[in-house]
Amino acid sequence: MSTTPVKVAVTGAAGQIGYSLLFRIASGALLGPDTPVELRLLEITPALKALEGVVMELDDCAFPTLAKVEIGDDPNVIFDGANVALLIGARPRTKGMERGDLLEANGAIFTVQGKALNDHAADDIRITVTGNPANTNALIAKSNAPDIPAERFSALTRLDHNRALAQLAKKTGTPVTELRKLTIWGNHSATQYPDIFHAEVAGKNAAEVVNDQNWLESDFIPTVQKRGAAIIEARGASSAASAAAATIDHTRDWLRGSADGDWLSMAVVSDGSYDVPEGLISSFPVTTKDGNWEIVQGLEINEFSRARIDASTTELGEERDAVTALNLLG
Ligand SMILES: NC(=O)c1ccc[n+]([C@@H]2O[C@H](COP(=O)([O-])OP(=O)(O)OC[C@H]3O[C@@H](n4cnc5c(N)ncnc54)[C@H](O)[C@@H]3O)[C@@H](O)[C@H]2O)c1
Ligand SMILES: O=C(O)C[C@H](O)C(=O)O
Repeated sequence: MSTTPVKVAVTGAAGQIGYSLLFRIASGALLGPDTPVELRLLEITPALKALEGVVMELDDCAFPTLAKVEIGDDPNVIFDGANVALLIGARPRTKGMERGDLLEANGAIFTVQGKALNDHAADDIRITVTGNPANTNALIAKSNAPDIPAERFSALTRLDHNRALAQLAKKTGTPVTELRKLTIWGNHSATQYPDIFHAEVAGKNAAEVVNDQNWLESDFIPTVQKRGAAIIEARGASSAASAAAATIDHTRDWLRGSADGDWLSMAVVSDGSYDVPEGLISSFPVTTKDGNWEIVQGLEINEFSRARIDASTTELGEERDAVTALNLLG
């Protein structure tokens, strides 16, 4: 085992997602079994007592990879020296809300945290935003952290990607291990576009294998787009264990690399690829290696896909305008 622990900061650590996430990170699911981890956990002051209880449980697991745990309510302290930051702490939506309704309530959190990351995180920091509305919160954090390279900020669309894989596996009667090259485009919202036109099912083109436009339009796409709301409706609370699993998948694959012959969906800063306006944090097909990502280039986008990508990136532009008006961009 190497000796220097990797410092992983987690915000909203006493929340629902935190309760699933921390134990998996501590057990090596993020960085592997040979890398010690120091957890640096941020909460608001009233939640610190509950967080102490979670830390007692972490202690009681005696995880060999857990080197140290620090908790606190000051991002300037908790982000000090952080190599990885998982920004989860934010209010979840409740029944009847869209994620964009949280912009005003949650946006301000990400100005403060962006500045604190800028001033205190380690030079190799990688940031994953899970708290909603995730894409625009990542944009806010990025714009308040001018010294951190823009490509170090990302937002989570891996949960949508995993949901789409599960739906495609069910439809085609194929294990998820046989599925490749699925893409979530755009915003982590009801406008996101899960794209199977380049995906493969056991090496064959997924759209051709499915060969069912009605299922694609009336079942697959809306099911993935509205899955978060369906879970809130059924559970009375937003997804937590699956969101924690996706946060780990996203960040692990970013740090440790995507599989050969496949790609991932990550919301990252647009360089104008696929006509997504430059500067928006939008979901793309990406490959990753050693903590860097690259947008997959050269995919042919048909008319059906074009309209849906445009609808979602238009929404992202509107969210950017809204947070600009709220003075949240640095
Ligand atoms: N991107 C995704 O795929 C995805 C999936 C599921 C949930 N989410 C979002 O993740 C967020 C967290 O969900 P949850 O179910 O864990 O919610 P939760 O309410 O159970 O926990 C959120 C925690 O964040 C803390 N918090 C609030 N403000 C904070 C701040 N300024 N600094 C640090 N901590 C702060 C709260 O005290 C609370 O403990 C929500 O915004 C939810 O919508 C995103
Ligand atoms: O839908 C939500 O509000 C929670 C989360 O973003 C999800 O997709 O499950």
